[in-house]
Amino acid sequence: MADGSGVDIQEDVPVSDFSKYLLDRVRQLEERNVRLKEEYRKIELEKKSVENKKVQYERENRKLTAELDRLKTPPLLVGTVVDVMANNKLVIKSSSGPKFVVNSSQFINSKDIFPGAKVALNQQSLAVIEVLPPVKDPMVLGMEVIEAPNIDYQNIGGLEDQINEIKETVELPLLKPELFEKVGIQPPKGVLLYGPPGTGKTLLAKAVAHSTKASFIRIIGSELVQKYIGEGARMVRELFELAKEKSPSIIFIDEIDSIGAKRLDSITSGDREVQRTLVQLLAEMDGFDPRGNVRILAATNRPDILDPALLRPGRFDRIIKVPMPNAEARTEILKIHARRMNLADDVNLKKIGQMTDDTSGADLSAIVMEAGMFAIRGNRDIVTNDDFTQAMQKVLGERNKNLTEMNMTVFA
Ligand SMILES: Nc1ncnc2c1ncn2[C@@H]1O[C@H](COP(=O)(O)OP(=O)(O)OP(=O)(O)O)[C@@H](O)[C@H]1O
Repeated sequence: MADGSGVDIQEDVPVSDFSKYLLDRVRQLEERNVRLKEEYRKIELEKKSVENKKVQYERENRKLTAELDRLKTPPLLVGTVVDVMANNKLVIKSSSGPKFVVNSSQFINSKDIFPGAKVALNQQSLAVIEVLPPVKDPMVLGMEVIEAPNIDYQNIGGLEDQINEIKETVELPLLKPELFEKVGIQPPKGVLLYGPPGTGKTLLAKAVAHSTKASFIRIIGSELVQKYIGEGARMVRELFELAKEKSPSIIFIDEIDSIGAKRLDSITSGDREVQRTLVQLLAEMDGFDPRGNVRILAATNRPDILDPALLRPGRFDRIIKVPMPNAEARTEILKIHARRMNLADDVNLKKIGQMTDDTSGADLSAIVMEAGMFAIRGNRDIVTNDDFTQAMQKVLGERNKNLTEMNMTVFA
């Protein structure tokens, strides 16, 4: 007879065998219990997996429905915010030209709306539906971005004092911010490098980016206002955003005098554009945390024409002079650029360094390169003193037209 558990009950068994029978029966029931538990566990697992799938399909369904709705909506117009007014009202410049006062959706975060922001507008009401992401392609923005450039301090001739100052003002706050915290001082916000063209200002900025493993982001002041007319302020904003995204990073604003010259009263539209760009730069610097991991460097050949607002504390408050190299530095620069060259015995870089008064690092580097070219033209892999003499004449031109005579004296 069956008892519903799947186990047969044996009747008419002798009493002596009864306990054995009961033990067997208990064992059978225990085994069955284990099997049922295992089945229960499997079914529970299956249930969970089905529930997960259900959630997944529901999510997919929501996504597809939203995508369908999005595709069904009419296209939006692109505009630029010109001014932000009260009560969610904005002045917008549409891409076709005219300006409009429009409403903005209450779901848009007011922080995302500022003059210059690109927005999508409803075709009929021109209400702002969404804020478009900023264009962050550095190429589009005309920025040079190098992740940890491969220039180190060893590539810089002379400039020991400048390197030390850069280490203290730019490198230390990036590598050991806690030092400033402990002492209770703010690191300088911005560092301005000034000096004649080709003296190594960009090299210094690249070298500090290298030593801190930071991204190097370079933007050229004159391009900001000439190449991207009307976009200067937006570019400055996006430069700082990009720097935050790529942090640790070094922002290097070359030719800052193009946007940071003293503000004059003459107001042409070009001046206004430059002023807007400068105002944006000042605003970015003011809102910038000097203890963060973005450092700002700028360079100019004309510190005398800079707007004093730029040099106020909390802006470019550390100024480093990068002078023309002296004879010793010139020799070092020549050695750096000629270190992979096969030099003939008659080449004396120290003497070349001494005779190239008033010559920048860039010109010295060009002299070395030209000397190499003269050797190549002469079908040689050894660079001679004569190659250097010709290279100096070529690079330094008229200024040193009597170099050959001097050379005869110096190398005699
Ligand atoms: N001190 C230096 N040591 C080694 N090379 C140098 C030095 N100064 C300049 N050079 C050489 O000159 C080139 C140009 O230098 P760099 O771009 O740093 O000058 P800069 O001061 O930024 O010039 P600019 O004001 O024109 O932007 C460098 O790539 C390097 O080859």
